[in-house]
Amino acid sequence: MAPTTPADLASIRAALASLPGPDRDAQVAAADRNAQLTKPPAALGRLEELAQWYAGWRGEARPRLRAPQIVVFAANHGIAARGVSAFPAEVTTQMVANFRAGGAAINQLGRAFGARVDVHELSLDTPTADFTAAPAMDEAGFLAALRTGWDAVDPAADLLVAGEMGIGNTTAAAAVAAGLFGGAAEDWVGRGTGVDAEGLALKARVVAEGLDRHRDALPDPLEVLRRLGGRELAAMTGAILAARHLRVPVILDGFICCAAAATLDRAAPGALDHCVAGHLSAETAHARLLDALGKQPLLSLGMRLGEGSGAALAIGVVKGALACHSGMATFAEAGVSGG
Ligand SMILES: Cc1cc2ncn([C@H]3O[C@H](COP(=O)(O)O)[C@@H](O)[C@H]3O)c2cc1C
Ligand SMILES: O=C(O)c1cccnc1
Repeated sequence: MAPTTPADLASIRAALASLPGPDRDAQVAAADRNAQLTKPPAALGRLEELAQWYAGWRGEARPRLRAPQIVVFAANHGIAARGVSAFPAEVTTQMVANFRAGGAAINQLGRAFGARVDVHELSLDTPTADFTAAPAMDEAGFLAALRTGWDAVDPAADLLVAGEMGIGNTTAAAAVAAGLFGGAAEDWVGRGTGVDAEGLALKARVVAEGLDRHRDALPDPLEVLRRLGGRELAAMTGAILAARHLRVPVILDGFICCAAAATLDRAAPGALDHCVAGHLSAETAHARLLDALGKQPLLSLGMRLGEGSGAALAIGVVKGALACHSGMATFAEAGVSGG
């Protein structure tokens, strides 16, 4: 049965305190099967651990991927008015229309890998507050965004990608990452859509101001997300937490998705055990963030788009891993001599 949508922030915290683990029997059975497949031991490299990880979360020794889901959340940011992006804020709404018309990169990748793409817009006409002046969201708005994300996950999905669109959100993600993991603002900002050196310095100043303003709240990861994040980040966080309760494995996307996910890891260590890192973004701080999360990216293609695009490509890798794991013959079945 699908877990009920958290009614309040206390229920979100309760959901974090009661995380289900993987099915150990399925994991053992999958490892046993992996050892019998017609290949030299470990010859499929990371595909082998990927298949066993997936088997554990799905509770099936020989799983197939049938219903991958991509959810894209869109929102606007108060800090966009500070000039932290190379693009104007109206691009967020324009790109939502593009997603709906099927014209964005994520639409093509979803189609290429057989995943449905769902788009959720979060109060686009009302940007969050500028976090250098106030918390980005009040508690009600934060909860609403978390719940939108939670409800967006189809309980019948068997793999989830959470993506985003929100001009200015690499700055919000940098502020969240800095708030969660510490370090200087400069360590966490990057070029985003392509700001110049001056833009990069401005981003660092904005993040530093935000950290200063909300310093007292930084010990609480959910408060970091509420005060410094954005609605699409909170929605991704809610979706990734719901996926855990539904035992739907998740492929994490780039810097913004990982900053949202990191909130869960900081609030409850191990909260991202049902997630793999789909790719390494060219947004420079993504490597630092993946390191902090202890995740190795599956792909590294110089992408810095967001929308869930890097993770969507990695659906192909998971599909390949499961096709081999569940479809290959064993040595005994194929009559192949073992080493
Ligand atoms: C046309 C276009 C399509 C996009 N798709 C994703 N993003 C990405 O860029 C934004 C973050 O970068 P920044 O913090 O510099 O604004 C997000 O909306 C992100 O998803 C896009 C950006 C643009 C311009
Ligand atoms: O890594 C990302 O997710 C990213 C990087 C730049 C712009 N938008 C997204």
